[in-house]
Amino acid sequence: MITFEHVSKVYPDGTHAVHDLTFDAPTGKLTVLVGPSGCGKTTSLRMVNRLIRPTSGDILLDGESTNGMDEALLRRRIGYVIQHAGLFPHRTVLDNVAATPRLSGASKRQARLIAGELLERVGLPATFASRYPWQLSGGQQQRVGVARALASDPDFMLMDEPFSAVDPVVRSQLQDEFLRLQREIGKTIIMVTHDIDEALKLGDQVAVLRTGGKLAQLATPEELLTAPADAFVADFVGRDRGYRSLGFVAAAPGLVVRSEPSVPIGSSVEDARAATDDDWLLVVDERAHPLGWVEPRTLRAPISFSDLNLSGTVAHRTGTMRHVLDASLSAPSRRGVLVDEDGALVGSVTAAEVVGSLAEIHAAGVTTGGTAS
Ligand SMILES: Nc1ncnc2c1ncn2[C@@H]1O[C@H](COP(=O)(O)OP(=O)(O)OP(=O)(O)O)[C@@H](O)[C@H]1O
Repeated sequence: MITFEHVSKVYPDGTHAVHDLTFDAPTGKLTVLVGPSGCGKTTSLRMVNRLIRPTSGDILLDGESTNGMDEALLRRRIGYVIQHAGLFPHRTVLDNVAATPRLSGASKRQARLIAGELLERVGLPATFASRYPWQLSGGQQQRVGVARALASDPDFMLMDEPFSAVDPVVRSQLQDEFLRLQREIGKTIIMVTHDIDEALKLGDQVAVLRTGGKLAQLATPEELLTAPADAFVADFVGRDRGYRSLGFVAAAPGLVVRSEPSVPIGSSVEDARAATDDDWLLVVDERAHPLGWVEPRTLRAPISFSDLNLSGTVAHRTGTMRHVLDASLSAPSRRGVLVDEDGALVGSVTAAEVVGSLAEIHAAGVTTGGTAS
């Protein structure tokens, strides 16, 4: 556990960057610090590994004060990942990662073995080991940065905007990969971001800071969405929080799923028209996995991939209400397609049915059970 006890930081020019910050970052959990620019997130993070010294208060690691700890030893216990990865430009990828275990006394051979395993773990093929950082994309560099921070197998990790320097698609992939990795390694992590969506997606708990480094609210993502502490938090979390909170509500067992007519890709015009009276017909592959929608009336030849309307999303039967509602709103038929664990068609629901089932959930006072999306 990382414990902040009444921590404040006033810079020499008189700037009050952090004010009386008190919270716990529990063992094995990811705590996200989020807030507007200049609210003291980075200052708070860097006080943990004492790159910045608190003006007053104390930060404890598993109950032990960091005040007076040997700083080199302290930093070896804490992995540190920063934006743009901060890699050594003149060392290969493998040696960038191996540098950390070398510092802890591992032989060159041992260190490279550890580094090789970690690169694989963060999803980098072995062929990247001999490259230099400038030969990697931003997302790949970030993976190396994570591997390097993990290389001394620290109990604690600090991550400062680790995914913000890459484009949104890569960022989302890195976030997903990191969540998977954290489920395996269970480190005690504090991560800083200015992106509330990232905070809600990744955090086991989220600390919202306001300017001046004051804690506005510390809560689970679901609590932040459903019960923001005040107008500042409500505004920061955003106006569509009602919809986003559905990402934490499991698809209701009471949701009535209707069977959805479908035909396999390659079906004839006649078969397509015979399958439904509706304007839209679902097309599946040979394993009954949904592929897209067609309008039987406009077909002139057997259904091919170029006929498909691909705009609808697909929801897992065991997913969240947000996924189910999104599927129903995004499909051209306005019927949301549900699939089973293998991705095979189960049936469909309309947005009105989803909303009706939400009303029942609220009436029953049940709010939780799903996973963040
Ligand atoms: N060395 C310094 N000397 C004086 N003031 C500083 C120093 N470093 C940071 N500050 C100020 O302290 C406040 C908090 O800065 P900090 O970098 O911790 O904020 P942040 O929340 O991480 O911001 P951002 O999201 O923009 O990175 C800001 O007002 C900043 O200008």
